[in-house]
Amino acid sequence: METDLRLESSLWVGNKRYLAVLTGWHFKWTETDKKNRDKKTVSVPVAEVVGVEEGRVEILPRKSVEDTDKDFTVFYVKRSSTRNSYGLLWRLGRTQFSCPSRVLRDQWTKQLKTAVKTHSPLRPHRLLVFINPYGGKKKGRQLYHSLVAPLFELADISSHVIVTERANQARDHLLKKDLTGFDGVVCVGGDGMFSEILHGVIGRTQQEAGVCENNPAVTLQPCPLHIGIIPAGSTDCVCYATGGVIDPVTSALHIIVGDSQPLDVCSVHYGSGLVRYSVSLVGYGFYGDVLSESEKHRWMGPVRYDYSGTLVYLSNRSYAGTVHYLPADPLLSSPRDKTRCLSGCGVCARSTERLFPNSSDSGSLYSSYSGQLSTESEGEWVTVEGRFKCVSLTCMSSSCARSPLGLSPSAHLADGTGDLILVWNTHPLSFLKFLHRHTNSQDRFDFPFVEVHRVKAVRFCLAGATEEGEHEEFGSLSAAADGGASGCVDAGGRNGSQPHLEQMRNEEKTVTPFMCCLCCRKAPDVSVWNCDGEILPFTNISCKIHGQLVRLYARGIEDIASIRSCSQETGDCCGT
Ligand SMILES: Nc1ncnc2c1ncn2[C@@H]1O[C@H](COP(=O)(O)OP(=O)(O)OP(=O)(O)O)[C@@H](O)[C@H]1O
Repeated sequence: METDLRLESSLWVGNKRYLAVLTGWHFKWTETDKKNRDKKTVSVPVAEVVGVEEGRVEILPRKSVEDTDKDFTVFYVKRSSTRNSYGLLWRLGRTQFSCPSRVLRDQWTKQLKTAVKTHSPLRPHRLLVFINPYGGKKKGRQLYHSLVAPLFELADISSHVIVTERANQARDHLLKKDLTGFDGVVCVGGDGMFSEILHGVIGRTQQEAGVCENNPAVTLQPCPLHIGIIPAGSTDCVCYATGGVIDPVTSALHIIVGDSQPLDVCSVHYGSGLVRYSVSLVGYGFYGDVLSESEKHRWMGPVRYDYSGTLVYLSNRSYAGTVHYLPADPLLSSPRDKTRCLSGCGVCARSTERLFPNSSDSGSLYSSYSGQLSTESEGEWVTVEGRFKCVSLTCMSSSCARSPLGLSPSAHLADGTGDLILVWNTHPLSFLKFLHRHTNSQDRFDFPFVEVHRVKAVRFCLAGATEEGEHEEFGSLSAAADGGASGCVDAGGRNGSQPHLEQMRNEEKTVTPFMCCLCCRKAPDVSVWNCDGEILPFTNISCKIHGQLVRLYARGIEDIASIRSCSQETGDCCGT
């Protein structure tokens, strides 16, 4: 869409003269006094302009304004790569322009501001910010106020900040309080804090839509509130896996420009109740044991995961169980197709059309999804029974700084599927090789004892449990497609994100044997489920992937090669 927002004039940057042009999607400036081959053009997409200010302005490390008549300052996104991360860092670029007259200066600032509004309709105006002051290195509050708040102010975003005083405060606020006027929710914290906000946002949306979250067969309503993640935890896996970097300034800039990355969410159920939502890992066996062991050594800090991982590995456990899974369409994609889900991913884009077939512009207006969700045919369940080192389900690559390609490198963020990884019982050294491949780029699935399947749903039960019993417990996914949603949310607005856990826990206690400690040598028969870093109190669970249930202020991992080929040159940078 080309608009008539065109403006062209000579401008000065320092003591050099430039020809500046604003045309539709781009603002460009080219040095005019140079010979043709030396001329450099700086081109900034209007959608990546962060702010336009009159005068000579600086924002970071602190704000300073020189209020001159003929000057204006443009702030925009500037990219740089980093050795430690997979994606690109975003920094605040800044160029100060001087005009021959005040009239022209006012014309430039007005046109640029209008262009930004026209080309970035999803930019937030009002945000609800939750800061966990105890996440990670306990620097969330300081980091928000020094690095993020000045950028929000520059971009004219007003924010209501809540520093949490207890766990689950953010979730409860989102479930119960008035959220009118907020465009999005910002999480300053780690994966645990993100999970709280995820539960709050999903729960609130279902409450308002009258949809029951407990029934695994029900189609959940996509959430209109975007979630932004300012990483301030100890692992920040969700931030890394959705953007390729863990960096507060990068995250803040993605929020400001109104990026919108849909994300699949897995709902985990026990019997007729919702247990939790997950976006990264639902893992039984090794990953469950490591989490359970590490909980006993919290005092060690992050080192507890290495310590517990070593202990659990040495205990060489495996667990019997039956896994049922509903395969996704193999013609669409495969976990072994060696592709990566990058910004603008084609597989995810085609999935949007498949998941929301009646939406004319599914990428823009969430509310237009209402009642237009596709009812795909269920397909045939597959059953696998045996002894496993681990059973893992992930709806994203689950990459993190320690495992840059993650659990499933070709998993997609928003294709409505998850990857089920079955690691059969094997020799400890072979299992060690499998684990080691998560730290490098070798194919972690290229082992005879590893299977990976792209799936839409999974059920797990302990060895010996009957299929009939299970069907009674989980029901059929299709059974409630026509009526499962009705009457499940009571008038008091009970949120399904706090399911009947107590009651279900008591039921489950009768089947979950005592988890032995590692030193007592008797290997336990049953492991626990690790659901995004939380231990689940149930073993026989069912999981369903909900395609594009939430949206993040993110744009996926930018492909460094394709960004370089655009040869974006930028002006001076005032990033941190
Ligand atoms: N004020 C608070 N006091 C205690 N716990 C809190 C508070 N606010 C949030 N929490 C809880 O703290 C838990 C951990 O927080 P968070 O995820 O931010 O940090 P982390 O555990 O260091 O990082 P990561 O999850 O990335 O490893 C979350 O589950 C959240 O519910």
